[in-house]
Formats: sequence, structure tokens, C-alpha cells
Amino acid sequence: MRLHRNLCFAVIDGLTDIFNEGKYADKVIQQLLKRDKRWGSRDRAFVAETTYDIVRWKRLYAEIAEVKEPFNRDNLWRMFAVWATLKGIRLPDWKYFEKTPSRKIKGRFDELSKLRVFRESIPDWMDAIGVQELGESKWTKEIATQNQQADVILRVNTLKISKEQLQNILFDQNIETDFIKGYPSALKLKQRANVFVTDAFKNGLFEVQDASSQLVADMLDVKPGMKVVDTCAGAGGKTLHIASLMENKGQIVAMDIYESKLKKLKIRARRNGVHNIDLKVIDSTKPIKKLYNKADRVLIDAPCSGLGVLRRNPDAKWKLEPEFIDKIRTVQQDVLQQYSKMVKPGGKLVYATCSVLPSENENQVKAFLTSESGKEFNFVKDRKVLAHESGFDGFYMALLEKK
Ligand SMILES: C[S@@+](CC[C@H](N)C(=O)[O-])C[C@H]1O[C@@H](n2cnc3c(N)ncnc32)[C@H](O)[C@@H]1O
Repeated sequence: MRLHRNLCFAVIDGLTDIFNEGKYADKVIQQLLKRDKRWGSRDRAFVAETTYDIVRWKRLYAEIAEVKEPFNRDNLWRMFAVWATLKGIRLPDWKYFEKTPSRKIKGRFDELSKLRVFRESIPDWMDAIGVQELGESKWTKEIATQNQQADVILRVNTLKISKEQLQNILFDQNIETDFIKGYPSALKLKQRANVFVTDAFKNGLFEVQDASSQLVADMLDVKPGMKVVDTCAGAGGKTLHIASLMENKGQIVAMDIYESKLKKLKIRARRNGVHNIDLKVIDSTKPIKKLYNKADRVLIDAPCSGLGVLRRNPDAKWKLEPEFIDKIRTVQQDVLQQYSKMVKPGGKLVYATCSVLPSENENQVKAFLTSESGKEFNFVKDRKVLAHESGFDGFYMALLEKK
């Protein structure tokens, strides 16, 4: 591979924003990719993947490059040189790469790789939590998988098209996909591609949604005509899936504390041809109380640490803090206590997170079930999805039934 100066500059600029300005990697990369209209798909892939790679391996690369935060541009070029050297890319004779000690880089890599915190490039506290909650052996495998690039998975919008038809349409545009056994609405791309530019996407024939995330709406067991409340709907990945399973019949109340997220959901719903969603901002306890004992199904896709989706959000390794996880555990129990009251007798509740930590998952459900409001519920089943076992995102979901 030959390195191109303007692409490498884009990566360094992006890293400056992510590491020094605290900006989110996905947003920064989205912006970077708009920089030069002449960039082809390979150029764009280089900028996105290299930036993500260096974010993912920040701790390891910084240690090898012997640089410390806050990184100046020279520091970032040194980390870039580490990335390129370890990838076996020949460094051009640019001033930034003068005196790059290629052999020393490989030696340091081998030496540091003996320690999990460097090999997997994670903060010490995160490693300690992982070991404490999952045990050494599972955590070692899980964090290694969480450092690999995730597949691109689509969820077919069955309101508009069948899985087979969509597969054919994409095939005609040179996008090849596979079915995934056990995931009825999923198509997996054989090779990464920018699916957002296709007419199929613009016409709402699919959404990009990981396979594990698609299990959640399936577990909720919705039927056309039901009243379903999606309490932490965000931009609506799961709401839209629920809508397609309900064949646009019945009512979905999509709630979140952020109006901005629900606005995104509105746009996506229009594209998806979904018209049975009512949006409700949770700005007091009123909208919740109004729905007490009213819903056939309630989904609590709870805010969480995101420790199951590091493959997609590698910068979360550096943005997360242990105190945040402590706080979010309290929120998780609160929303379980409050939002479960919306389920009507005989109705069902799914509690889900994209975390692999038992303290955010089965332990929360256990604590709920032994509490006063939890006594009204029976535990039906749960599913713990680890990325290293499933090949998809780490997730947890539990199904409870109100007596
Ligand atoms: C895991 S995300 C939801 C993802 C979304 N369901 C999807 O499938 O795309 C959790 C959501 O919970 C929202 N949230 C945080 N605290 C909340 C609360 N107390 N009540 C309701 N929603 C909350 C966040 O704004 C965020 O959108």
C-alpha cells in the first residue's frame, strides 16, 4: 500500500479532534469524509479505517511511540508511524517519519503484547472490571473480539420488501450478502460497502442493525394490533424493527428523555413507511403514569456502558469512566422499577442492554424481581450474547411476564 499525503493529513486532523477535543469518532469521521469530493471509496475507507484503528489501539501505540497525552501533531505522526510499521506499510520519506525506529517498534510490540492491558489496548480499570465480572478466561476472549472490526449487518424492512428480494436488489449493485441462521430479518454483507448511498436505503428497504440487536424485538413477541411502549427508544433502531413485526398495525409509543433522538426516529420512520408510532419525550413522570397497566408489551432498552459494542465505538474505551458505569447501574434499576408499571397484567417486558457485564444485566433483573414492583413479574427467559461466542455484538436481554 502507498500512503497518500492528503489522506494521512485527514487522519491526523481527525485524531486531533477525537483525542484532544473529546469529539466522537463516528461524527469526526463523517465530517472528514466530506472533505474532498474526489476521494473514491478506497480513499474514504483508508481514512475511516485508519482513524478507527489508531483510536482502537491508542494505549498500545502511544506506549510504543513513547508519547503521552495530550498528543501534539508530532506525537500523532509517531503513532501513525507505529500503525503503518505494524501493518507492514513502507513509510515514505516525509519529514514526519524521519528516524522512525522500525525494528524497535516491532520489538516493543512483541514485548507489550504479553500484557492484556497493552495487547488489547484498554484502561486498567476496564480490564479489572472485565476480569471481576466475566472471569479471566471469558474476558480475555471477549475483549480480543471486541477489538476486531464488526461485520456490516442489515435488517430488512419487511413492511416494504422480503429478504430474498432485497438480496437480489443489492446483488445487482455489486453488494453481496448472506442470510444468517437464527436471525430472520438479517442480511450480512460479504464485504464492507457504503450501503447508505444506495437507493434501497434511501427508499427505506433496510436499516443497518447488528444481528444481536435484532434479537431484542424478536424476544418481545409483538403481534399486529398490540399496544407497545419502547421506553428508551433513542433514534429508534428497535422501534422500527417492532413496527415491521407489527405490520404497521396497533400502536407503538416511543419514548426517550432526549427530544433530539426522537426527531431522528421520526425521519427514519418516514423513510421506513412506518405510521403507527407516537413519540413522547419523558420530561416528567406524567407520560409514564398515564400508561400504567396499559401496555401489552414494554421494551426497556436501557442506557448502559456499551461494553458489548466496543467494535463499533472503539473510542468508548477512552471516554467511559468507572463512575459513569456506577451511575448508569442506578438508572437501570430506576427505569426497571418505573417503566415496568406500564405493563398490563398478562403483558410482557423485555429488559435489554448492549453490555456484557452481569452487573448491568442479569443482576439488575434479579434485583428487580426480588423488589416490591418486581414481585408482580415472572422470569420467562434471558439470553446473554458475547461477541466471541456469537460473532456479533455483546448484548443481554431478559423476558419477564406480568402476573
Ligand atoms: C441503548 S440506547 C437506546 C437505543 C435504541 N433503543 C435503539 O435501538 O436504537 C438507550 C437510550 O435510553 C435513553 N435514556 C437514558 N436515560 C433514560 C431514562 N431515564 N428514560 C428513558 N430513556 C432514557 C438514552 O437517551 C438512549 O437513547
